[in-house]
Amino acid sequence: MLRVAMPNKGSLSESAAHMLAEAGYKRRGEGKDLTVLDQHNGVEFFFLRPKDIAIYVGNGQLDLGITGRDLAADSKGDVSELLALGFGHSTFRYAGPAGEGWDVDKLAGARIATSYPNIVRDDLAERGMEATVIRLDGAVEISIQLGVADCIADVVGSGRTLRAHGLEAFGPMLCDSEGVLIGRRGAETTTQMRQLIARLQGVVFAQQFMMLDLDCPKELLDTVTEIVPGIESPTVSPMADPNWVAVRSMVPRADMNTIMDQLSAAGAKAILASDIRSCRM
Ligand SMILES: Nc1ncnc2c1ncn2[C@@H]1O[C@H](COP(=O)(O)OP(=O)(O)OP(=O)(O)O)[C@@H](O)[C@H]1O
Ligand SMILES: O=P(O)(O)OC[C@H]1O[C@H](OP(=O)(O)OP(=O)(O)O)[C@H](O)[C@@H]1O
Ligand SMILES: [Mg+2]
Repeated sequence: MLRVAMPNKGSLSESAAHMLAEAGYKRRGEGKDLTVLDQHNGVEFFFLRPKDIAIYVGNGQLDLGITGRDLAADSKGDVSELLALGFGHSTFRYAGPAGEGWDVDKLAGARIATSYPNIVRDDLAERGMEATVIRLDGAVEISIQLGVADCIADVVGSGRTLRAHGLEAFGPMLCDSEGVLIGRRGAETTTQMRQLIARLQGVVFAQQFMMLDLDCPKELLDTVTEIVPGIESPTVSPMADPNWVAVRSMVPRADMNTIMDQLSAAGAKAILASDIRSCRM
């Protein structure tokens, strides 16, 4: 039985649960169950605090886990990243009261509040600087006005929380994070693990691409193929009208509208975009 750790709450939990369900695994019920047995797929899921997941996986009690790249780094768990999952994007930044000319090279001696002390300590060590790292569990942005810290290092999503507290980020990001699937560093990848990774990869891939269908006059086919080259090459099918063909191709979701504009301008008709639920490439 494969043992997999899932975030039980927080920013990553809903997306992680959704992704596993899309990949065909059993969902946790409405309650607060800490384990779910998916007999059909031979997997037992453990719902744990996202912060703890890399510890369990790094110690080998659990085979795989979904957590944040920043949380895994801060935990110092002995894990490696098997797959980036494309949700829960955030950056991890230093921030201080706006307009005070903050500079990462002048952090020596500062009091820095954070929920991710190891990421901060590692960064300071790399810069050869000594500062006081104050570990807080959350609501870090308020610590400056309460006099506990001079500046902070925290997760930045939209940036709304920083702005609301009169803070500005400074210096390069310490971590560019998203939800990730992790395994124990150096562990053998079993057939069961490979299957779960492939299924998740299929969902990640499906979320990043869309399927595009269109009709075009035969003489436009070269132009259309250049616009939608697909992964291998587009599927071209005959239509009842011998002068026309139907084309089917996968395109990156982020470029969808630009591509549709280009196809339309080139003379393609009946351009349809649809979601892909899952795939194996
Ligand atoms: N806007 C965001 N705020 C906080 N974490 C975010 C955000 N966007 C993505 N994340 C990611 O979610 C993970 C943090 O999740 P975690 O559950 O520990 O904290 P949380 O979402 O702040 O929940 P809580 O602190 O209420 O338990 C990190 O990997 C972080 O990068
Ligand atoms: O850039 P934003 O989109 O505003 O998001 C970032 C904020 O969200 C998180 O806090 P959360 O709400 O989880 O509270 P916490 O600090 O208690 O963890 C994080 O710690 C930041 O404070
Ligand atoms: Mg939080």
